[in-house]
Amino acid sequence: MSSATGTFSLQQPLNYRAGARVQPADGGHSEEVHEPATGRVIGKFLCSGEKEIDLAVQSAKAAFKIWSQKSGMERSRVLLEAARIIRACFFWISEEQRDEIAKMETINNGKSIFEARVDVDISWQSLEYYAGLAGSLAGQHIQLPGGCFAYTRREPLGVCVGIGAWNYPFQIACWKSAPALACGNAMIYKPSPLTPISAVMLAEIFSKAGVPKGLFNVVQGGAATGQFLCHHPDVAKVSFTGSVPTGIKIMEMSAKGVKPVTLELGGKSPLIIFSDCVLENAVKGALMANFLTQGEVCCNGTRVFVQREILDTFTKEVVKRTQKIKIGDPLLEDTRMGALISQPHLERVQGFIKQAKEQGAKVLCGGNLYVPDDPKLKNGYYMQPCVLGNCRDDMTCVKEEIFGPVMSILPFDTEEEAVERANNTPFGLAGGVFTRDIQRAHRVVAALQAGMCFINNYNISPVELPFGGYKMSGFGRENGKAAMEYYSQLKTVCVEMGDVESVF
Ligand SMILES: NC(=O)C1=CN([C@@H]2O[C@H](COP(=O)(O)OP(=O)(O)OC[C@H]3O[C@@H](n4cnc5c(N)ncnc54)[C@H](O)[C@@H]3O)[C@@H](O)[C@H]2O)C=CC1
Ligand SMILES: NCCCC(=O)O
Repeated sequence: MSSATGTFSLQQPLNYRAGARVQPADGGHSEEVHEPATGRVIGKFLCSGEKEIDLAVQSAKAAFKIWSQKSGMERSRVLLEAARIIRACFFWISEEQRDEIAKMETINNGKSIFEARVDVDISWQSLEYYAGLAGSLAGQHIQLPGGCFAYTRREPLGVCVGIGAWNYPFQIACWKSAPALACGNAMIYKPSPLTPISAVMLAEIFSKAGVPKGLFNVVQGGAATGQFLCHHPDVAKVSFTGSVPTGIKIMEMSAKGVKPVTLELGGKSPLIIFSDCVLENAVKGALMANFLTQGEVCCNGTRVFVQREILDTFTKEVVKRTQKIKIGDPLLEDTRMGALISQPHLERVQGFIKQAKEQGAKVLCGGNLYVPDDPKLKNGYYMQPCVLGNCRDDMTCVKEEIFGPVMSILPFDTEEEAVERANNTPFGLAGGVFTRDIQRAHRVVAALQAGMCFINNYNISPVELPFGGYKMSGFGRENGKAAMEYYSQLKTVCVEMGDVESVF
C-alpha cells in the first residue's frame, strides 16, 4: 500500500488578511514547516512582525463594525454555511476534495488520517452548534419602581485573539472562532509555528461562507508574534491553548491592558479504575485516555490508578492491546498511531522514559523509537506507545505532563486513597472513573478537582459540553453554552419613564 505521504510542498502564503492569503508586511526570522511522518521540510514562512499584526488588527476592526451590527440569525446563517462547506469536503465532493482538510492536518501534525477526520467532524460540529446559539444571544428585562425598567444587552468584545497549540490545529481554531464569531466578534488567529497550514484553510472557508473581509485573519509566527498580538491596544481578549508557562506569560501581558483571557493549559489527569468495573471498557478507556494523537492530548488520563485486586489482569490486557496498535504512515487507513510532532519533542518524550526507568519504573511495553519499513518514513518521528508499571506518585513521569504516548499505571487500595492521590497535582484539567457502582462514580467525580470528568468513558469531545480546567490547567471554558459568556460582555441599560428627581 502507498500513500501521498512525502509528496506535499507548501506553495501559497500562510497569512490571511482582509479576505486573502498574503505575505506578511514585515517579519522577523523564517520558520521551516516539517512533515512529521517523514521529517521532510515542506516549506517555510516568515514570522509576522509588529506592522503585520497592526494591519491584521485594523482589518479586523473594520470587519467588526459590519459583523457586530448583524443580527444573531444573520451570523448564524454564515456559520452554518461554513459548517456545510467543511462537511461537503467530506461527504459530497470527489474523494480528492473530501479528505482535503484532514489530509493537510495529517501531513502537518503526524496524526493518523482516521483521527484527523474525527477532528474535522468535531470542528464543523462546533460551527454548527454556535450557529444554533447565535440567534438566541439575548439580555434580560428588569422591571423597576414607577414604570421604570432596565434591560441588559449581551454585546461582543471586539477584536479577539486566538493563540493555538499544535496537537489539534484545525479543531482549536474552530473551537475559538466559532463562539467568537457567533457573539459578533472579529478574530485574529495565530496557530502554532509547527502547524501553520489548516487555520488558513479555515479562513478561506469563512470567506466563502460570507464573513466580511478581515473578520477572521491568520498571522503566523511564534512567541514574538504572539507577544505583539497580546500587547496590541486594540485587542479586546486573548484565548490561549498551550502550556502552563506560556499561559502565565499570556496572562501577565493581558493584565497590562486589563484584557480578559481564556487559558486552556496542560494537565496530568487521573483515571481511576475500580475492581468492579467492566474490565473490557476500562481497558479500552485507558487506551483512549493515553494514545490518541500519539498521546499529545492535554486532557489525557496519564495517571492510571488501578485497584489492586484487578491490577495484574488489567495491566496484562492493556499491554497486550497497546502492543497491537498499528504505528506508521499516518495517511494509511489502518494506521492508528502516526508520528510525534517533532524531533525535539520525540527526544523529550524519550527522556521522560529514560528518567522513569532510572527512578524505578518498569517498561511493560514500547517506549523505543520505531522505524517503519517504508524507506520514505525512516526520518519520521515515531515511537512505540509505552506502558510503565511499578510507578510511584513521586516519579517525574507521574508528576509532569509528558505529552506523548506514555501511560503510568499506579495501584491503589481504597476510594479515599485514590481520590486523594488523584487530586495531588497542581493540574486540574480532566479525570475519569470506571466502576459499576453508580453512587461511587458520582461521589468520586464530585471529589475530583478537574474541569472535565468522565464516568465509564474517556476523551470524547462533544461540542455541547463545556471544556476547560481547574487549578493550573487554566480557566474560562471552550465549547458548550458557557463559551458564549467568554466572548461577550453585559451592558445594563437603565430607563427612566418619569422626571429626574435631583438631590441637588
Ligand atoms: N487545555 C487544552 O485545551 C490544551 C492544552 N494544550 C497544552 O499545550 C501544550 C503543548 O502545546 P505547545 O504548542 O507546545 O504550547 P506552547 O505554550 O509552547 O505554545 C502554544 C502557543 O503559544 C505561542 N506562544 C509561545 N510563547 C508565547 C509567548 N511568549 N507569547 C505569546 N504566544 C506564545 C506558540 O507559538 C503557540 O502558538 C501542552 O502543555 C498541552 O497540554 C494543548 C492542547 C489543548
Ligand atoms: N479533542 C480533544 C481536544 C483536547 C486538546 O485540545 O488537547
